[in-house]
Amino acid sequence: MTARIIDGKAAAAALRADVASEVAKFRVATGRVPGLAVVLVGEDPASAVYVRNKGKATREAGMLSFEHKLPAEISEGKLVDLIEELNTDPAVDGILVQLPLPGHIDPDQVLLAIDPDKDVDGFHPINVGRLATGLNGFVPCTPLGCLKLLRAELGDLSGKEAVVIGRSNIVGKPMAQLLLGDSCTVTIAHSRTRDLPEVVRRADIVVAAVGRPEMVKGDWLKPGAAVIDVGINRIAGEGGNSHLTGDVDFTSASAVAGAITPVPGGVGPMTIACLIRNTLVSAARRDSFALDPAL
Ligand SMILES: NC(=O)C1=CN([C@@H]2O[C@H](COP(=O)(O)OP(=O)(O)OC[C@H]3O[C@@H](n4cnc5c(N)ncnc54)[C@H](OP(=O)(O)O)[C@@H]3O)[C@@H](O)[C@H]2O)C=CC1
Ligand SMILES: Nc1nc(=O)c2c([nH]1)NC[C@@H]1CN(c3ccc(C(=O)N[C@@H](CCC(=O)O)C(=O)O)cc3)C=[N+]21
Repeated sequence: MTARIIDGKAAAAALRADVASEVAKFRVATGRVPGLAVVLVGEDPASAVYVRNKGKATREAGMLSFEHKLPAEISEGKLVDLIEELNTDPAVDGILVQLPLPGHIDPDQVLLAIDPDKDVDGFHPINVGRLATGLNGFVPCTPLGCLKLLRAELGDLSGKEAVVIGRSNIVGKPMAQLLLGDSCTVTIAHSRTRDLPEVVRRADIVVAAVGRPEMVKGDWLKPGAAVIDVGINRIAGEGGNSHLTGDVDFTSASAVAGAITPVPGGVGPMTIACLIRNTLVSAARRDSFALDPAL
């Protein structure tokens, strides 16, 4: 079998176009423009690239992007002060603090400072709780993007065996909650899981969010499984070149899977599309504007 390639870039472009057309309607109806504030602390080059891409996508959707670049030495208190300003700024509908933060800053304290109703990353404990209890809140962008790709590929997910590899707060755990919400039977695997290949082999849906290049092999998969590769691993090559690879060994996996996301061009672009989607959702809630429920 040769797997269907799930084109995350195309799915992201379609979602971004849908967001842009709803933003245009929102602007006419409310007379205002949705805004996203992105906060970047320090000079990490990968983070700087992501922040630039997020700003570009925000503007292309017809929304305002407010970028706050802060020196790596900034104190936790000063960062929290900025967040509190953004919380009360009426032009700001969404706030994202790019992770990771420098070691002297406690990310939990920073995330707690964000107004949960502007928390478009869905990392605040209030939104984690809303997701876990089935209330309306913000869902983290990466797992939301994965869910949208899976629904588009498979239709109804009800009853499917899903294995999520990774239990981080930003990918693995919310991914498992979303799959449970769609009535999958969900297993969460992690570094202490015994015989991971055997656990993965029973899955109709595999989501790999580990951070280990090409760890998941084709012979771990049930033939026909849908494989979502969240991993973004930058591999240094010769002469200063580098390339990206996922957490799945694409060559062996695509010979067994039914469908698979590539890296790059899979989950990454959907993460950014879901971020601007969440920003529009926030603006719509704040102004009681009725959005297309399919978004
Ligand atoms: N495409 C996108 O938009 C995004 C991509 N990413 C990428 O996704 C990957 C995961 O990110 P993130 O969740 O933040 O990473 P974390 O490092 O926070 O979590 C990794 C998880 O993988 C588990 N793990 C590590 N080694 C193994 C192993 N050998 N077998 C089984 N499980 C293992 C860890 O287990 P334990 O808990 O036991 O330590 C942990 O739960 C990274 O490559 C990251 O770059 C992340 C965010 C967005
Ligand atoms: N508060 C916060 N929210 C995040 O959502 C967040 C974060 N911090 N910190 C870092 C991770 C990582 N992340 C990615 C977003 C887009 C791509 C992406 O677009 N990737 C392209 C390739 C880009 C490239 O070439 O580097 C692709 O996979 O095709 C990847 C990774 C969001 N994150």
